[in-house]
Amino acid sequence: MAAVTDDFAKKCQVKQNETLGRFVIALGNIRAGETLLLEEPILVLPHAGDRRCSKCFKLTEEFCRKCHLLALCGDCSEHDERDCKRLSDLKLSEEQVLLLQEKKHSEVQSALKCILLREHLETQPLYEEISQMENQLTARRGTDIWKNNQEHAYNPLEKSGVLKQLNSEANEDLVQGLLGMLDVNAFEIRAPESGGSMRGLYRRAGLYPHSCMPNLVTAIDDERRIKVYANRFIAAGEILYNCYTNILLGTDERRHILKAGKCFDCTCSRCQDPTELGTHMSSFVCSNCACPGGYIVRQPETGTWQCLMNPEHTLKQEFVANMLERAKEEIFHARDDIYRLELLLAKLSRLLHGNHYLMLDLKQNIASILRQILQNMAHRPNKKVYERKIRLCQEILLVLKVLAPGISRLKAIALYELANTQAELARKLYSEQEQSARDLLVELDETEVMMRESLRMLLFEPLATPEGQLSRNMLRELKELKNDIKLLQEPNDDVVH
Ligand SMILES: C[S@@+](CC[C@H](N)C(=O)[O-])C[C@H]1O[C@@H](n2cnc3c(N)ncnc32)[C@H](O)[C@@H]1O
Repeated sequence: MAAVTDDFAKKCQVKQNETLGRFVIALGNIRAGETLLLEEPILVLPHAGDRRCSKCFKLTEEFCRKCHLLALCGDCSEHDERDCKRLSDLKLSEEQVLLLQEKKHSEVQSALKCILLREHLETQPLYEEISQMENQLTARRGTDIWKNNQEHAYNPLEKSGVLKQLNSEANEDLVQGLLGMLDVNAFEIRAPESGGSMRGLYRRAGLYPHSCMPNLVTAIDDERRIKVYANRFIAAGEILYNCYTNILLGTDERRHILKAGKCFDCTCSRCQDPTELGTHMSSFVCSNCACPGGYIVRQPETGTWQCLMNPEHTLKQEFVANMLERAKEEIFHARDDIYRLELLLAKLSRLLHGNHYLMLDLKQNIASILRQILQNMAHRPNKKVYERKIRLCQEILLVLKVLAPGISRLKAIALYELANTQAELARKLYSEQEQSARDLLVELDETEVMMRESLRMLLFEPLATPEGQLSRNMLRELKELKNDIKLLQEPNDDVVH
């Protein structure tokens, strides 16, 4: 059963208006880092197209041998007893079972799990709550996703007779509404296999509206518990915003994801600003302008791509779309190949602003390959490798400082990467006698400041997350760093005095 901390009731108030539907405001002032909500999921479900064990959530093609309808892997012997009994009591024929078990009808599982909440006294209040969640039924009607859900969830449930057996009043809108509610409200959570993901539905966490400049951070731990905390000071009465997309995407991409998945147009300050708060994350270089600042941006009111220096210099939307598509394809093909990625970065820098989201994507890819090279001492990386990674981390951080001015996981990790690489380089140069003890001390002092700043942000993350673990490792690294600094200070004091 979903457990909710009292914090939500004490610190948040649910309101409603025409634009946002239900939303949440701060009841009183909230400190940066303060927890607003800790809750367990009501439901954990696979993404559409996947089938996962109802007990351990591993991918599986097997079903429970008793109820025959809910997935259960070979390693698990039972799932929710009440659901199993309710479905077993339907006494389904082999034909009904085979239809509902078809691989392509994977969304049957998610729809059934929502419908089953209504079947037990203890979970009926949860069913009432999920029925009130936004499902965007009108906006989704007739869309491809609607047709897909019709074919792979509603039709098999209806044709098999199971839908009416469970709820005589159930119809197309009920099934579509439940699946829409999941798309609009569920959070992406880590799946048991490395790199995999699935969906978690929470009672309260989905109530926070979206902004591309949020004042909240959400973190989901290995137990799938969600923690929501403030990323900055929030004054009483302010709307509490979560971010439903990746902040390192350009405005068109973020808005497209929000429109397609959550059916609304974001009107936040970043979406309204063609320069994206001066970061230029979607800007093109104006080839007609020799002057610096000759960047072509998309004007939100007209949708036209115009140069900031000379509005007569424009790009056609079709050219922009094609160019970005081609660049994405090239990035995809260059993945894991650092030379191709570097070449592509140089080539695209003639067309795109250095902070364009595709350039940042390339920079992140390159930095991640450099991290692997630096971790493997057998590669004997030279000074240039360290310097390149430092430069890339600095460039990424500059953008993150604007987009996520408060507590931010992404910023903390980029800062850690920068600090770590800078310290490693300083140590290498010192051991190769290219740098004095005094220079090493200056570098390590600077590294300590960055590490502390990164740690201050990561300590708000739940322990049972990769970031929470990183913060614990950082505590150890910081201790070692302080020891090194202390050791260096002793002989240095002699030199100084
Ligand atoms: C996860 S739900 C949030 C809770 C929802 N408002 C409710 O009443 O249940 C997401 C939905 O809230 C609305 N919403 C959230 N943020 C919004 C925003 N910035 N602008 C407009 N609508 C927003 C949209 O209808 C969206 O589909």
